[in-house]
Amino acid sequence: MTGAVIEVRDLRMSYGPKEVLAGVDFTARRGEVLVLLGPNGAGKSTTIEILEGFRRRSAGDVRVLGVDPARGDEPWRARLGVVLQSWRDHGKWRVRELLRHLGAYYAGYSGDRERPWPVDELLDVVGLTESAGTRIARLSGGQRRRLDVAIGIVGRPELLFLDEPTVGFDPEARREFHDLVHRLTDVEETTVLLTTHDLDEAEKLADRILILAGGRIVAGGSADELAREVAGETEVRWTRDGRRFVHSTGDATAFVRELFRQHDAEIDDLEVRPSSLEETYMKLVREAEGSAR
Ligand SMILES: Nc1ncnc2c1ncn2[C@@H]1O[C@H](COP(=O)(O)OP(=O)(O)OP(=O)(O)O)[C@@H](O)[C@H]1O
Repeated sequence: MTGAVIEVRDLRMSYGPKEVLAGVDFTARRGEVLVLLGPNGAGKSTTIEILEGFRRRSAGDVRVLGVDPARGDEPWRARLGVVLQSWRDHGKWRVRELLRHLGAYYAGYSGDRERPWPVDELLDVVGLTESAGTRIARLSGGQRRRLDVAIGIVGRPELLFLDEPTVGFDPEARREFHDLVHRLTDVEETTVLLTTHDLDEAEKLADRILILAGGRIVAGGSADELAREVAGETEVRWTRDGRRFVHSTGDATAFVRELFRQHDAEIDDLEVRPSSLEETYMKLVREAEGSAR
């Protein structure tokens, strides 16, 4: 294996007779943001739980920070951060107290980065400075989710797992969260694996998007690469005589050449864009689900 942060080869998982993962392969490099997309029940949480060491796989080779998660020890676990889908505990604790308490767990595991994250700095990073003294039960949904993220990163993880992190965020909180992820990867060189159902979020955050469907990763790459891989139609938009036109074509170059041959100087506001991530995603998932049947 190559020293990547995550390496997954032929990962398989069955619950009883039901096979959920049927040979999943992917890797993640240091500082990369990978977004795992897939329909409900595709096995995203199962995959993440196996990588976190919370669930035993049926078969396949998995290394996370060079270690088989099924045998991960405490020093290994201290290098990971986990943000679960939702978390409803410790209502009576105050925000700063809880982070200080949980952070103490990491104190013996500094390694090449100092652990834990100093609490006041962490509160600032996640935008909770003003709520530091608030009881957790009193936080709004968005603040609560920021606290979940703070709990996930208090140990300054090398690898962070985020399962649907922005559910319930308003647009501003979402943008701040995206800035935070960029800061973690740029400044801390944290590798991030996250799941979401929000394609716009996937497009904004991901260095690479992995699409899990029919038990396998059916495509991986940036949003543009995925669109090219699917060889979808390209959308060409333009205006002529003040009127707006849209045309979908498999060969945009030939179409635009012909457009200019016919109308040349009358063409204005020309835009050529590959199919959207949503169109690409829907097509890949439909194909995978069709062939899995
Ligand atoms: N402990 C379990 N026992 C039996 N079946 C399970 C168990 N956990 C998950 N499954 C099944 O495995 C499949 C994959 O579930 P998983 O939660 O991994 O999917 P997901 O892609 O994360 O879905 P979602 O987008 O809805 O969160 C589902 O059909 C689910 O019902």
